[in-house]
Amino acid sequence: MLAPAIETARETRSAAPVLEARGLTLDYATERGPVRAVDAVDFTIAEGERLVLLGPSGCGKSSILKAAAGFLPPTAGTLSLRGRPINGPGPDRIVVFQEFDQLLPWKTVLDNVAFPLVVARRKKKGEAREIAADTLRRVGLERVLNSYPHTLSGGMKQRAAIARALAASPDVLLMDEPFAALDALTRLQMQRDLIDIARETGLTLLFVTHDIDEAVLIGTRLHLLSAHPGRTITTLDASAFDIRDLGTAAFETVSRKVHDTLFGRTRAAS
Ligand SMILES: Nc1ncnc2c1ncn2[C@@H]1O[C@H](COP(=O)(O)OP(=O)(O)OP(=O)(O)O)[C@@H](O)[C@H]1O
Repeated sequence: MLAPAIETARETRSAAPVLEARGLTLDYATERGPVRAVDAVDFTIAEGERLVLLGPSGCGKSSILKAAAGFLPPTAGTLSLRGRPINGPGPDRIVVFQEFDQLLPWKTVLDNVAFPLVVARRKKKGEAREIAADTLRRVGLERVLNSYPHTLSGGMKQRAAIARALAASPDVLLMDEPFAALDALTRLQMQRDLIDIARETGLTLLFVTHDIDEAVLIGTRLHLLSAHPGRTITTLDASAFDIRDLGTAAFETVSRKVHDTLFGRTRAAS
């Protein structure tokens, strides 16, 4: 049984779903035949929710994100955005990865953020640059608008990548371990900032991590997956936990119980 604190649901399901997976099954074609990455997974993300996919290495978290981005079609089941099946990439979904090289090296930070607004959102250059500058200010990068990516720290590059995604106002932001390559202090700061920005803007987020503490911090809900091939174990409400709860007894209890749920199942499945 999980602690009551994480089971007590702040019901957000009344809002229309932004992203919905029903019986989502994902395979990769390999020389030896299909490899099943994810098996009949169900989840729903409502407007303004932050759903974290959490599970052991190889359980298919990144594959679900790839499918949501439109790069991996379902073998069975459906994955839909605002009720329409996803059948390719689109500007309504933006992905932020863990790699620091997501920015175009020949463009300034400002132009990196403005460029997709011109190309994908058909904004005029001046307006795109205004939106870009505003968003970069929001993530604390006002001092490096005219710098080139190679002059930034890893954390600043991730902030710029997040700003680029936010500026495009996607229906859902897709993040694949975006802070995994950062040092612990920068990571904590970025987690704090992401939560603040999400609250301010009502961001809808699908976030992948294998870090339990990060999942409890970032997620309003956690979707726990079994070991390969990933199947839904359970979905937990984590909206009661905040960055201020980090290190408290309640937080530790929940983290431990999430760990036991994941690894108990992993051992049972193998
Ligand atoms: N291009 C591919 N071709 C064949 N199999 C793949 C491919 N990409 C991933 N897989 C397999 O699909 C399964 C799920 O991989 P995925 O990367 O989605 O897992 P993950 O949960 O994100 O793992 P991690 O936490 O280690 O990043 C794994 O067994 C993996 O080996």
